[in-house]
Formats: sequence, C-alpha cells, structure tokens
Amino acid sequence: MKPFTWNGQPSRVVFGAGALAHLERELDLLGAQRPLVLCTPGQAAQAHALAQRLGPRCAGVFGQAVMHVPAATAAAAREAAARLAADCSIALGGGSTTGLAKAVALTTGLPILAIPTTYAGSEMTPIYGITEAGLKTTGRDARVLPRTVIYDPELSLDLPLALSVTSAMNAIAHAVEGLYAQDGNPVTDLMAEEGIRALAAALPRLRARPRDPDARGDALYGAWLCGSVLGSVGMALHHKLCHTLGGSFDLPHAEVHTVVLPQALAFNAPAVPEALLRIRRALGPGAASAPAALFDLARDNGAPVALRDIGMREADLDRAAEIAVTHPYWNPRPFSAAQRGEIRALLQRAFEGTRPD
Ligand SMILES: NC(=O)C1=CN([C@@H]2O[C@H](COP(=O)(O)OP(=O)(O)OC[C@H]3O[C@@H](n4cnc5c(N)ncnc54)[C@H](OP(=O)(O)O)[C@@H]3O)[C@@H](O)[C@H]2O)C=CC1
Ligand SMILES: O=C(O)/C=C\C(=O)CC(=O)O
Repeated sequence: MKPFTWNGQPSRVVFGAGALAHLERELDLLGAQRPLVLCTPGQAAQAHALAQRLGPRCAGVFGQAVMHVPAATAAAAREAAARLAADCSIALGGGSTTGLAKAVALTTGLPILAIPTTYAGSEMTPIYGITEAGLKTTGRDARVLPRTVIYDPELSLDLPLALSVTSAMNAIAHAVEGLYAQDGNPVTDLMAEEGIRALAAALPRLRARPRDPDARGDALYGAWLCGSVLGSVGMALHHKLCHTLGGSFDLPHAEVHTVVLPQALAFNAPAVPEALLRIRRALGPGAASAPAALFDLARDNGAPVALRDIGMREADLDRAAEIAVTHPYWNPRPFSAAQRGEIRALLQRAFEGTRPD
C-alpha cells in the first residue's frame, strides 16, 4: 500500500427524499440566524418559496447566480450579504449557485448550506472558480467548503434529461481524474469507482422515467461520492481543459465535461492502467475501452460528443491549446508547452467528436 494522507470531508450531509424538511434544524446547528438565499434567475421561484418558509429569519434572496461566477456577480452578492447582514448563505441550485456562495465565502467567511439540484458536486469541494476578463481562476480554500449539504432527490425530479446526463458526466469526470490523481488513496478510489457505477447505472433509468425518485436518488448518491473525490484529491488534464474551454470560451460547463472526458482519458490512458480497469469495471460489462465506453455512455444517452455541437469555434482551438498548456495542472502524462501539439490534436478530436479507440 503506497503511503497517503486523506483530509476527509468535514461537510455534514443530510441525504434523502424530503430532506429539505430539515433545513431549519440544520440552520440552527450552524447557528445561522440570518441566511441569504442564493439562486439563479431561473430558480427564483423556489428560492423565494424557501425565503417565505423561513420567514423573518431569512435575510433575503440574491437571484443573480451565473455559470462560471463572473467577478462582478461575486462582488454584487458580497455587497448584498453585507447590506442584509447575512450570517450564512443558502445555495439552492446547481454548481453555478454553489460557486457564487463560495465566492462570497472566500472573502467573508460566511458559512454555506448547500442544497444541490444538479450532479455537479461542487457542494463537496473546497474548490472555487471566478471568471474575470475571459479568464477563469480556480483555487482551493477551506473557507469555501460548504459546512452542510442537504441532498433531496425531490429537488431534481424536473432537472431536464439532457442536463441530467451531462451533469452526471461532469460528476463522473471528477471520479475519473480522482482515480489517477497524484494524491489519490484507497478511500477515494473506492468512492470514485462506486460513484461512476451509481451514475452510469442511473442514466438509462432516468431516460426511461425522468421523475423516478429512486433513480434520482441513486444519481445524487453518485454525485455525492464523485464530488467528495474531487474535494479530496487534485484535478488534472481533463479539468484543466474544461476550465479553459468553459471559462475562456464561455461554453456550457457540464456539456464541455461530457465531450472532453473520453478524449482526455484516451490521452492519459497509457499512463493510468489501474484507473482504466476501475472505470471499465464501474461502467459494467462491455468490450469497449474505458475512453470509448465513456464516449458511448454519453452518446447512447443523447448527450453531445463534439465541441462543435456546443458552441466551440474551430478557429479558437489553437488559442484553447495555448491557454491549456499555460500553467498546466499536474497530470500522469505530462502536458506543457512541449506537448502543445498533442493537446491541440486532442482538442481537434473533441471538436469533431471522434470516438476514442
Ligand atoms: N468548484 C467545484 O468543485 C465545481 C464547480 N462547478 C461549477 O459549477 C458550474 C456548473 O454547475 P452545473 O450544476 O452544471 O450548472 P448550473 O448550476 O448552471 O445548472 C445547469 C442548468 O441546470 C438548470 N437546473 C439546475 N437545477 C435544476 C432543476 N432542479 N430543475 C431544472 N433545471 C435545473 C439550471 O437552470 P437555471 O439556470 O434556471 O437555474 C441551468 O440551466 C460551473 O460554473 C462549474 O465551474 C462544477 C463542478 C464542481
Ligand atoms: O470543472 C469542474 O467540474 C470542477 C471545478 C470547477 O468547475 C472550478 C470552478 O468552481 O469553477
């Protein structure tokens, strides 16, 4: 057994259908008297319903969360939290909303109670991302790790199927990179393999019955495991490419992960044989390689497999490759300026949607 350290996940998790009923109890446990409810404009109705339920203890609602957390939005949310004398953020929504709560926590220390409605997994990580002048900066800071997470499958029953599939692929990507992370360990390996299995098995059930509460619960269970992996170990090439494409070219986050994952794993495959075995086992029986099986999982569940289908311009691929190899993340197969050509070729295959061998 190789030596390792594991910081675990200090977040308190309340999981189950109807778990939202425990919100007041969880706020009391946090000692939160004046929570600010954060959401996207699209989820304002749910956020205001939550605020009404909380009554006078609720400091208010800030409903301007946006994907990739623009710096201006972060500043506006911080100002609102100060003006309303909030002592806690409730992030009701997907990773965009959790990311906004993290941006507030980064400078104010305001504790976060996250109520995820997608499978992004941000609620289980100390990773933040803020985008300014077309460049996304990510970092890790213990202050941004949500203190409490309420996972209630009933809140994702209406998550559109297409988003359910791509958000599940986003979560699977966390686990895939966790399986070859520089600081991986036996516990995160177990969580990663089980998370991939749970999500991959839930997808066809969701296609058959999108409002199946059990399938939604199993998917959320998988997202929790995969997010926990991401929160515990480092990210590598795949996430670097997605941060570049998402933050610098404003592509939809989960869709980028869905398209890039098979290609990034194919690039790393020669260096990560153990990870390939675990991924292949988690995805169930089949003759395809792990990268090809991930490609097929996305394609067979109706998700995009080509960057050109999610808004990427071929003319931007050179710049994307340049950004990606600048300040690279650690990766089991080194990528830096010297590998720019290989990364450019990877992006071309992702642009065209070429099924990996
Ligand atoms: N720091 C970290 O560890 C991580 C951060 N992230 C970040 O999170 C963001 C992406 O998160 P993701 O969840 O994919 O994106 P969003 O939070 O933007 O949600 C994606 C889409 O799903 C819709 N949606 C969310 N929940 C529901 C629901 N219950 N019913 C119907 N529609 C719903 C949203 O609609 P609407 O806009 O109306 O709300 C939105 O259109 C990115 O900024 C990414 O960088 C992602 C993973 C990990
Ligand atoms: O790319 C991911 O899914 C994980 C991390 C981030 O998105 C960083 C961020 O919060 O923007």
